[in-house]
Amino acid sequence: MSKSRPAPSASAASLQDGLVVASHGRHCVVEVLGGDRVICHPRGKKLTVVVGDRVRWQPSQDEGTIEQIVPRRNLFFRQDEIRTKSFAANLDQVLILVAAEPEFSEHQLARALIAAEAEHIEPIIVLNKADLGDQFLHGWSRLEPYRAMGYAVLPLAAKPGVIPSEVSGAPNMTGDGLSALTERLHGRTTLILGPSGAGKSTLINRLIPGATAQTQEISQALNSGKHTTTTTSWYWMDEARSTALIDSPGFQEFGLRQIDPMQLAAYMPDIRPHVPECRFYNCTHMHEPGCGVIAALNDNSQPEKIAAARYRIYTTLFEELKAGLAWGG
Ligand SMILES: Nc1nc2c(ncn2[C@@H]2O[C@H](COP(=O)(O)OP(=O)(O)OP(=O)(O)O)[C@@H](O)[C@H]2O)c(=O)[nH]1
Ligand SMILES: [Zn+2]
Repeated sequence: MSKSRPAPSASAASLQDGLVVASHGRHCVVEVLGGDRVICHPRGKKLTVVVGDRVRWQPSQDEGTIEQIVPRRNLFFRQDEIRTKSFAANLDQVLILVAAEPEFSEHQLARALIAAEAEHIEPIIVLNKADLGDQFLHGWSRLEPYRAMGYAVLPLAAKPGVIPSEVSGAPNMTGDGLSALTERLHGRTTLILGPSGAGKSTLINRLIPGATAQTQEISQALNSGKHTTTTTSWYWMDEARSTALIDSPGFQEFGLRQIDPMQLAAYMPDIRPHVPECRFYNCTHMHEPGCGVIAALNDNSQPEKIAAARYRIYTTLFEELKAGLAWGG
C-alpha cells in the first residue's frame, strides 16, 4: 500500500472509472473496463463504497484511491437500532431465494420485499427444492398471496440432477426451472439474498461454475489472507459483462428502521390499493373506523381480500417501526 497518496486535488483527468466488485471494511476491489481488478481504499472516512458502486479512482503504485462515487440509482440496505448495513448499489432486481426446506419465514421474506419496494427495486421470489414433493407444494401455497400481488414467483431445483429434465416438479415449471430463471437475469444486475440452507451457494455455482472459489480468492486478498465468507461479491455471468449476480450475506435480522411507519402500507402491494378507501387520510390501518384495509381483510366477497398473515405482518412491523421512532431510532 502506498503511503504517499496524491493530494485530493489530483486532476480529474487522471481519475479512472471503475466498478466496485467486492468490499470488506475499508478495502475494496475495483474493476476497470477491460476487466482488470485493483485493490482500492476510499479517500477519507466519509466515503463509504459498496459493491455495485461506480467510482472514480486514482492509481497509486499497484493499488488505488477512490476519490468519488458516481451518484447511485438505488442502495439496498437494512437498518437496525445500532447500524445500517448496505448490501449493494445500482441494482436492477433483488432475487430472494427461499426453499421448501428449511421452512422459510414469511416475515423475513416480507421484510426483504419491503426494503426492495422502498428503493424501487424489482423483487423476484424463487422457491427452491422443487424435488421435495408435498413440502414444496406447501411452500408454494404459502407464496400464493405474493403471486396474487404481482410478484414473480419461480420454482427451482438448484441441485443438479434432482429433477429429471422431462419431469415438472411444480406448477408451471419446465425442467429444473433454471432456464426460466436465467432468462429473468439476462442483461441485468441482480442481488441474491436468502436464508441459510435455501441453496444460495448451490444456485450461484450452477449459474457461475467456480464462483465459490473465486470468492474465496477475493476475500483472502481483502482480508489479508484470512478465510472469510462474509464478503459481498459481484460475478459476471457472461463474457460480454452484461449480466451480473451479487451474492451478499446477512438476510437474517432484516431491520427496516429506515422506513417511516406511515409509509409502510405503500410498500406492501396487497395493502396499498385499499389505503385510498380509508376514511381518515392519516389512517394507520390498526383500529380506525372506516379503514379500507381492515374492510378488505374481513370482506370475503372481495377478490382482493388481504390475507390474514399479511395483515399480521403489517401490524407487527407498524408497531416495531413506531416503537423505533419513540426510542429516537
Ligand atoms: N433437495 C434439494 N436440495 C437442495 C437443492 N438445492 C440445494 N440443496 C441442498 O440444500 C443444502 C443447502 O444448500 P447450500 O447451497 O449450501 O445453501 P446456502 O443457501 O448457500 O446455505 P448457507 O451456506 O448456509 O448460506 C445443501 O445440502 C444442498 O445440497 C434442491 O434443489 N433440492
Ligand atoms: Zn386504514
